[in-house]
Amino acid sequence: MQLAVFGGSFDPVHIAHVKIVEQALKSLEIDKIVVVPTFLNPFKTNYHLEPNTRYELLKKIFQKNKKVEICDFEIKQNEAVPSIKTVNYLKNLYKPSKIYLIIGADNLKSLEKWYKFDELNSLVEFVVATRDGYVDNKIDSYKVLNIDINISSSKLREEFDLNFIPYQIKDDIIHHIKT
Ligand SMILES: Nc1ncnc2c1ncn2[C@@H]1O[C@H](COP(=O)(O)OP(=O)(O)OP(=O)(O)O)[C@@H](O)[C@H]1O
Ligand SMILES: O=C(O)c1ccc[n+]([C@@H]2O[C@H](COP(=O)([O-])O)[C@@H](O)[C@H]2O)c1
Repeated sequence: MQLAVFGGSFDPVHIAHVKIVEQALKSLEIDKIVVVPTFLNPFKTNYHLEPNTRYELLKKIFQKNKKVEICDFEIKQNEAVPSIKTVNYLKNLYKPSKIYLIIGADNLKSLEKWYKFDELNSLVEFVVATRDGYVDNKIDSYKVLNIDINISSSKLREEFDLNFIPYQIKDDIIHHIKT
């Protein structure tokens, strides 16, 4: 089987994340996409929504799609988890013949600084989602998902706009903002 892995902070999850999953299912020959919310990105120092909340919101969005699995491996570690650890865990679990690892174009500039990058690079094929404001010539050497939605979780935390929140979780997000 062929697998795609899409890790992220999803703090909160927004419509560009959903489009990435949809595009991956359309354009990569995969049997399953595993979405992995971080406990904490190894390059970040804090999060906003609790890890379990971010996990539950993802589950609510994708619950009807049998090809999408939300994985709680990283949030259960209670610490920042490098992607290679997650990839190895999923490799053992599914024994896929191929693993795509999806990242946004903003991650290209620091990709080689990821933990054990060379080893990770030998285990997966990176796929890059295009992102407004992040032009990088390196993108030409990757499979690309065209996303083109100008939104980020940090912008959403600063200027809350429900238009960028997936419809399945609008009420939950309103609730989390009020509490
Ligand atoms: N609008 C977007 N277009 C393309 N890729 C995106 C977009 N938003 C997020 N991604 C990618 O999806 C993955 C998960 O993103 P993440 O949860 O960090 O959201 P974010 O919007 O980048 O958050 P933040 O603003 O806090 O960095 C990352 O690889 C990121 O590059
Ligand atoms: O493995 C690493 O060293 C590493 C360093 C930085 C980021 N990552 C992963 O990149 C993914 C995207 O992170 P983020 O915070 O931009 O959504 C997420 O799965 C992180 O764990 C992984």
